[in-house]
Amino acid sequence: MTEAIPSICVHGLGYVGLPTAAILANSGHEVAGFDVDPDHRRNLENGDFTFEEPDLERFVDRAISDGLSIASEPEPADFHVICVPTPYDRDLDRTDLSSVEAAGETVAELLRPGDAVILSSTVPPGTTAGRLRKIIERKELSVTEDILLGYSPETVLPGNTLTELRENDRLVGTVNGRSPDRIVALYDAFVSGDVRITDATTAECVKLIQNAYRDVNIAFANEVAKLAHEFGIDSRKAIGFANEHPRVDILHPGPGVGGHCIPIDPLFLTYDNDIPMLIETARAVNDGMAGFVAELLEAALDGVAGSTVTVLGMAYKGGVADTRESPSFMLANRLEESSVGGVRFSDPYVKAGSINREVLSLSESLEGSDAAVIVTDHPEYGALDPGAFANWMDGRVIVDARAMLDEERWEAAGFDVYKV
Ligand SMILES: NC(=O)c1ccc[n+]([C@@H]2O[C@H](COP(=O)([O-])OP(=O)(O)OC[C@H]3O[C@@H](n4cnc5c(N)ncnc54)[C@H](O)[C@@H]3O)[C@@H](O)[C@H]2O)c1
Ligand SMILES: CC(=O)N[C@@H]1[C@@H](OP(=O)(O)OP(=O)(O)OC[C@H]2O[C@@H](n3ccc(=O)[nH]c3=O)[C@H](O)[C@@H]2O)O[C@H](CO)[C@@H](O)[C@@H]1O
Repeated sequence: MTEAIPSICVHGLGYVGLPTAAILANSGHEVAGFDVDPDHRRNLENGDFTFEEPDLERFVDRAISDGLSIASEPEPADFHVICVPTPYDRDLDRTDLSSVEAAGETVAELLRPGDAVILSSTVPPGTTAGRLRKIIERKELSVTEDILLGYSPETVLPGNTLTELRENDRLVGTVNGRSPDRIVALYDAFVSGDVRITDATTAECVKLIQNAYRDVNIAFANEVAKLAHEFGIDSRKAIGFANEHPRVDILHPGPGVGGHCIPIDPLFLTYDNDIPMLIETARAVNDGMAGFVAELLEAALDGVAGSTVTVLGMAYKGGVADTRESPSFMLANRLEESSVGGVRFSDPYVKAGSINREVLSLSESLEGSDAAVIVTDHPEYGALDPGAFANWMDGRVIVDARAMLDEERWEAAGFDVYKV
């Protein structure tokens, strides 16, 4: 007897849910993708979408012709996978779980005995076993007997989503000691890494400590950069020598930490704590880097009031078009507080209209500018030409927050180069 192919309903078709739904469909499952946003659903249905993520457009196209349906209503299914947003509410100082709760309410209405629910959104530890379980059990079905409830974090790196979706190890945690075998089998269909098992709260915590770990390590590199500035030495050279030690591996300093996850997720761990925490200090160090870059600029220009500054890069990191929580805007805000004359932006990846700031070409952004700051480590910036900059710019100040430039070459062309 051949086993029936399980049906899956994915709730939330964003950066995480859409590739997840697509890869499940491409691996032979019958998948309904539901998103509460009707415009987003319509765009997906009409094939009217552009993703900045490499290959995702083609991949989703193929999934739609292979069995991924964009559902106008959520559907009953053997598996419900929840990939909805979990932003941090800075006013209330806690994670906003309203979308997880709303998706949970929807799923609870559809559940039949024997179904499984997997939360994949990043959440504070205890959410699956606590709030989500309560919602799921409202309709008289029990997580001990009837419904398999689990948590599986998503760890894909933006810019490399499709590869990491397949190749990263995956962690699956269940509630109430239930066997995760059915959930493991679902992921085994497309994951080439190991699928590891634990309880739901541990799995939630693992996701958060991975990102907090990276944040703390980047903060250490940023602290080294500030110390190196005090000592009048080159932080990158010092870090390079330090990393020759077999047990030292310091990351790269920069203008701060951006993106959808690393500046946010550590807060999910610390918000309820009164004791001083390294994780909070690291957040403050990384958020302070935009101020450090602004101070370099102020010192170089003898005050930024009235000056025109060009910010090179709007994306939060090199090689992507994602501008969420980008240090570029933290820097611009900081300069605006110091009465800068104007801040202009350019980025080879970010499309005009995709963001509520003007995106200029490189030459437009530099024309008549007093100073330029490299904020994003786009690979293209390593090949910038000082001769062209000298023609476009009025001033000769470059702050290279990502150490992209050949300092000697730029200094020979008459520029003052300041590095983080
Ligand atoms: N973006 C990443 O790289 C990444 C990586 C790992 C984990 N995460 C986590 O994954 C979760 C989703 O993040 P994302 O980047 O995909 O968010 P996103 O904003 O790109 O997409 C979320 C989608 O969910 C939809 N939605 C909201 N409420 C819904 C509901 N009740 N039912 C159905 N759809 C609903 C929204 O309309 C939106 O299209 C978050 O918890 C995030 O922290 C994100
Ligand atoms: C633990 C981990 O790896 N998690 C990843 C992370 O993805 P990400 O794209 O946000 O991660 P990064 O590439 O680290 O970038 C973050 C920011 O830090 C800056 N940076 C980086 C290195 C450095 O040495 N110096 C720096 O200054 C960089 O420029 C950028 O602004 O979160 C995703 C969602 O949870 C995860 O899924 C994904 O696995």
